[in-house]
Amino acid sequence: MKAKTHFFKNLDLTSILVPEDGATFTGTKVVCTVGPSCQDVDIMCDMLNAGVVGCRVDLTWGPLDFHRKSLHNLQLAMRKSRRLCCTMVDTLGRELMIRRQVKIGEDGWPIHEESFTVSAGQQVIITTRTDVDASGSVLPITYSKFTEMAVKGDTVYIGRYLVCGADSASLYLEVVDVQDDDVVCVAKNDAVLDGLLTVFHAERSSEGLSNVQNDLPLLSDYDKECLHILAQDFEIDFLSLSYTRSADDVREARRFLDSIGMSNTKILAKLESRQSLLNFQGILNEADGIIISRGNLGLDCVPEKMALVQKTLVQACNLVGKPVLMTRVVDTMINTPRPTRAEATDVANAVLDGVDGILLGAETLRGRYPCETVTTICSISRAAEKVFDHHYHYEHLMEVAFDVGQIGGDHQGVPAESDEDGAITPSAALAQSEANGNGPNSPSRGPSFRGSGIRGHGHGLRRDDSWNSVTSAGAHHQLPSLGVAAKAMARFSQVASTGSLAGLAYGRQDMTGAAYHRSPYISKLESIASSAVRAADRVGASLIVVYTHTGKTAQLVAKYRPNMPILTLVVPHLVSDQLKWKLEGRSSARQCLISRSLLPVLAAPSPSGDQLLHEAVVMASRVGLVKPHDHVVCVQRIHDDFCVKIISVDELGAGIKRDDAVMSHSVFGINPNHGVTGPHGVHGPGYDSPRVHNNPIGNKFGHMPVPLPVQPPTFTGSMGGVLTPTGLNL
Ligand SMILES: Nc1ncnc2c1ncn2[C@@H]1O[C@H](COP(=O)(O)OP(=O)(O)O)[C@@H](O)[C@H]1O
Ligand SMILES: C=C(OP(=O)(O)O)C(=O)O
Repeated sequence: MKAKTHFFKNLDLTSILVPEDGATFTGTKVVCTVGPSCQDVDIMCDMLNAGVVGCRVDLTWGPLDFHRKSLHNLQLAMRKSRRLCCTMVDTLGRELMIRRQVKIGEDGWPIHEESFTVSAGQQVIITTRTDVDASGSVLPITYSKFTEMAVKGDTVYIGRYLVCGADSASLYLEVVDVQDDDVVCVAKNDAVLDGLLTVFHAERSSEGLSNVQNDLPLLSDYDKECLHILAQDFEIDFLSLSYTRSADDVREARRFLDSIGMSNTKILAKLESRQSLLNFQGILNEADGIIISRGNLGLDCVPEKMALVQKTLVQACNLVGKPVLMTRVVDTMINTPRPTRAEATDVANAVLDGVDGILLGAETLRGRYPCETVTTICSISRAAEKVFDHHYHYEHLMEVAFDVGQIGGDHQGVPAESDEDGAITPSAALAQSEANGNGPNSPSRGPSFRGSGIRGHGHGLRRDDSWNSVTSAGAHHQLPSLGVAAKAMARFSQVASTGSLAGLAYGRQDMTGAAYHRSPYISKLESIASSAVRAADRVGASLIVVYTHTGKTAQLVAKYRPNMPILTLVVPHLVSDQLKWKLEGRSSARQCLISRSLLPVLAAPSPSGDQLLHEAVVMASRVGLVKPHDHVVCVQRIHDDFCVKIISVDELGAGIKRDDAVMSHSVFGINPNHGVTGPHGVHGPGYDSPRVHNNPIGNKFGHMPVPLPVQPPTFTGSMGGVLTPTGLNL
């Protein structure tokens, strides 16, 4: 298979040395974690303007009142900045922590006054006793069964932000003995332990999963209580599900959210341990998106395979069109205004790998440069997006064409095996091919892969077999994305052709098996989505406009990673939360924000598609996404028919070119205070001129169009407001 090349066409060293001009849209999304560094409304506004599209509150890291204030401030900041932002709550879950004295500071954030200095070679005891205070030599742990988990030779990490390299505050410990309530360790490095301390118990086996896992619940009582309380006052768009181990975990979280009226909240499964990799396919099938929690994952995997783990996970998410976020990109920006070269390269590589977005943690939570961090990520991402190999990405997806609709969103677990036309779907084909022991695909057409290849060595093996059962005949029935991921791994030649995610985690390859069957079919929707991207590419369009209720169509378009922004018009629709019916659109719009290149705007339902489209073009022109004569590709469902159309921006950038427009309705005028205004009622972010009332008789063609005021030549992040057939209401 052809490798992704990321063509560096027309890039010479002179242009490479020039800083990124910021004159284009940033497709890669930035989600930040809110803490004392950025809770202030004005700082939040700056961050939204810099490109943040999502704010996460982390139940592990702060008290409920602080998070309530953060979410409240975010609402104020959204109103003030006129930017849309999604909300995310991160669970405490199965986190192990050190018990310490804590006070709550004036800003509502916990303060740990003491820090502990530990020297390499010294003894450190992790104890389950509850009657001791923490010190540099004795660290009481919150989990009462820790002594049952640890054995001599194990590695344990303790720190505030584990192994980030910026704090020198992570302690590496080797277990030398377990006595009653104490796990006796020896320190492997010097460290100063400060702040809230988490504990990570690394997998001891280099061949399989042999650690006993802690038996803490997926959602602690604290998580449940906080979610319940927060959901009463705030709309929570995403749950960031810590320590997801299996598809069952995702189902359990789904059931809980549904039970407290949070059916609209999507679940992003956090992969932070080797176990989550072993069960990745099931998790991917069940979750709405993935967070690659590289800090913890990096401690549980061999370093030499981390890059492959990252690339494989990203590729698998891309292939099924589910958003994937990545943590830990610019740790040093906690303390410095500039990333290291390695970090800058890391961000660019993540973008080239195909991530949807970056999830910032300590950088924005307690870092000194939260806004600079966001700006830096956006500039690096923009530069990388320019050389992203869109064509290769598209062709690769077409090769493994796959209907995301069959696996996403319905929380049923097992997708349909055939579609409405009765065509064979990948899952059916795969099962059949495997039942036959081979298939028309044959190893020469695709990689070898057997998902069930993990052999359970030792005790404590936790393996989610829900996605992959071995029948008595020995055939492996796999969900489609397993096959897709197998295909994805073909990218990594040696490892991938004989390995699996498990192989990557172990650092050895012990997999052989059935070959992936090339899909003979994609759904109508996916076909339309991919055609729109191809058309946009072929005509050199500067924008794709997608109408969507749920975000599904837009996500499918985003999956094909077009080279231009996707203005996503979210048309509200009726939903029931089992208690009442309501018009829903806002959360779908916010949830679109984390998918690469989606620029969602809430749209008012309108009887005529072209009025709204016209206003979409006007708005895009105002914020600098299109210019006169540019082409725009539009994807729309009209009743049961899907359509892709290509329109052009008029010569003034003030709407759809008349020849193309089925109807052009805008009313233009001159505002005496502010000079020229655009079509009445059209306001983009930062556009403060007073509103002019619409012409009551709907003057369609009677006024001379005038150019729109020129906007700053950059557009990063999101837009607020509701797009109506007469403009954007902020
Ligand atoms: N101009 C328009 N104004 C309002 N609604 C529109 C317009 N054009 C299309 N729509 C509607 O938008 C909706 C998009 O939803 P749908 O196709 O179900 O997307 P998804 O599956 O992504 O949620 C369709 O019902 C379509 O009829
Ligand atoms: C746990 C997280 O990330 P990491 O493992 O990368 O520190 C997080 O950001 O929630």
